[in-house]
Amino acid sequence: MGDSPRPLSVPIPAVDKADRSELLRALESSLGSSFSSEPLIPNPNPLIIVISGPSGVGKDAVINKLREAREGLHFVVTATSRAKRPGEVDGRDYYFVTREEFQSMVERDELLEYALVYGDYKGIPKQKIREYMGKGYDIVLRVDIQGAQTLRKILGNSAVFIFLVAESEMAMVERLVDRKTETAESLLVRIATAREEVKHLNSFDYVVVNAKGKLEKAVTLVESIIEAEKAKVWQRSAVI
Ligand SMILES: Nc1ncnc2c1ncn2[C@@H]1O[C@H](COP(=O)(O)OP(=O)(O)OP(=O)(O)O)[C@@H](O)[C@H]1O
Repeated sequence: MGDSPRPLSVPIPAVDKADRSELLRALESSLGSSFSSEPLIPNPNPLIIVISGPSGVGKDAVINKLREAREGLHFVVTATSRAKRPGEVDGRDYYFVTREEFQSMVERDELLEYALVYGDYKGIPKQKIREYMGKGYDIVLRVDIQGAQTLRKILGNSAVFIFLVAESEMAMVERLVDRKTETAESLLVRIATAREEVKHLNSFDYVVVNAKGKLEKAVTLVESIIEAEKAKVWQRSAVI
């Protein structure tokens, strides 16, 4: 019953003969309303993407490539009390602050989460996240596993969590050794920690293998995850 067509108010011209706009007008008139050019679905919500993984797995390498590959992303700069490594730039790689400055940020509730990692403080400033989400940017957070666990508690399913792994334990250790940024002691701590950390995989949404020489592949997969998340009917909706 309800499926019967409405009575035609304007005859619909033959599709192969009619001029396009004439045809559209006739269709609109028959349907009783004009066709809207407004988007059929609203813009997807800004996404918070948490990229984590054991030390040396290639988080920075993946994020640096992602920066080149994709627009509309805001990469949150972590504040840290650790010393700058050669080549690192304040405000780009980290905000390098003193322990006292870090403490004041904690007291002023300026950090989304913070932790003591390998003897140094690391924390995520909230202000820029709010600012960029307001402008419609997707937010990329780079955190260690401890940070990801805390963020999961704070953000729940409102953010997407990606776990980056090397193809094998040997590959991960080699990468860390070849980077030449660690002392023998800190290498030992990082490797022992990494062994434990792989066990936390279950609390993540996606896992991406960053295999030796296959950085591009890992980055492409991260981009695909972002695309898929943007196409979800039920969007995640994060509030910072
Ligand atoms: N797919 C890859 N193939 C080969 N080398 C890689 C790959 N990904 C990263 N690397 C190299 O491995 C080393 C460690 O990577 P990176 O510094 O990005 O790790 P990280 O996860 O950010 O480490 P940390 O948590 O200790 O800061 C770097 O020298 C980087 O260039």
